[in-house]
Amino acid sequence: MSRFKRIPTELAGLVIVERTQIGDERGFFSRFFCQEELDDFGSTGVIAQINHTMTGVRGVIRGMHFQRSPHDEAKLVSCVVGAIFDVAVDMRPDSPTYLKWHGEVLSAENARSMMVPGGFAHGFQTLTDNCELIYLHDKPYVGHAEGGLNALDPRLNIAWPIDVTQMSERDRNFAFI
Ligand SMILES: Cc1cn([C@H]2C[C@H](O)[C@@H](COP(=O)(O)OP(=O)(O)O[C@H]3O[C@H](C)C(=O)[C@H](O)[C@H]3O)O2)c(=O)[nH]c1=O
Repeated sequence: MSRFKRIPTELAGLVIVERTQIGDERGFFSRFFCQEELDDFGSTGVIAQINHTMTGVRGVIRGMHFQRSPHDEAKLVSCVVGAIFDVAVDMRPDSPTYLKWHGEVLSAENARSMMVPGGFAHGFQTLTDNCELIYLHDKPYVGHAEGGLNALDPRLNIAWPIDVTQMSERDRNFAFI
């Protein structure tokens, strides 16, 4: 029995992964990651780094971040507490969906993750207070290779679902395209 349901999106390579929860009277058991089943996880297929973030307030935007090649990592993004509107922007210059974005609600309740390949910028808006995210990366963090798009750039026209409450100074200062 597959422990994951894969839901393709309109951006080639960007996939939603829904975890199967095996429930009983105590609660549920779910497999969070499986190299065998998610064998196309990024170019390297391995987990190089796992990150955990907490964002306290509803309406916060983090992103849109990416790492430049050759550090352009794939990341499996999961919201394990609360709910977020998760967004990836296609930055592959030859892609027919270049600069197009896909948004998806990820939550502890819907057990959905977003598999973001290299070549995409990623960000999210919190829909609840106290959102916690777990990221699985197939390449390590390389600070000097980091770049960003402005989450409020009219060229991207991302339809953030609620009023923005907070952004880091760095995120606010990313240049428009
Ligand atoms: C990404 C990263 C950051 N850091 C350090 C750098 C800063 O001193 C501190 C906070 O970093 P930042 O403000 O970039 O954190 P976020 O805004 O949550 O960034 C993340 O959020 C967006 C939505 C993402 O998709 C990326 O996973 C990541 O860029 O952690 C590390 O030490 N390791 C890391 O892998």
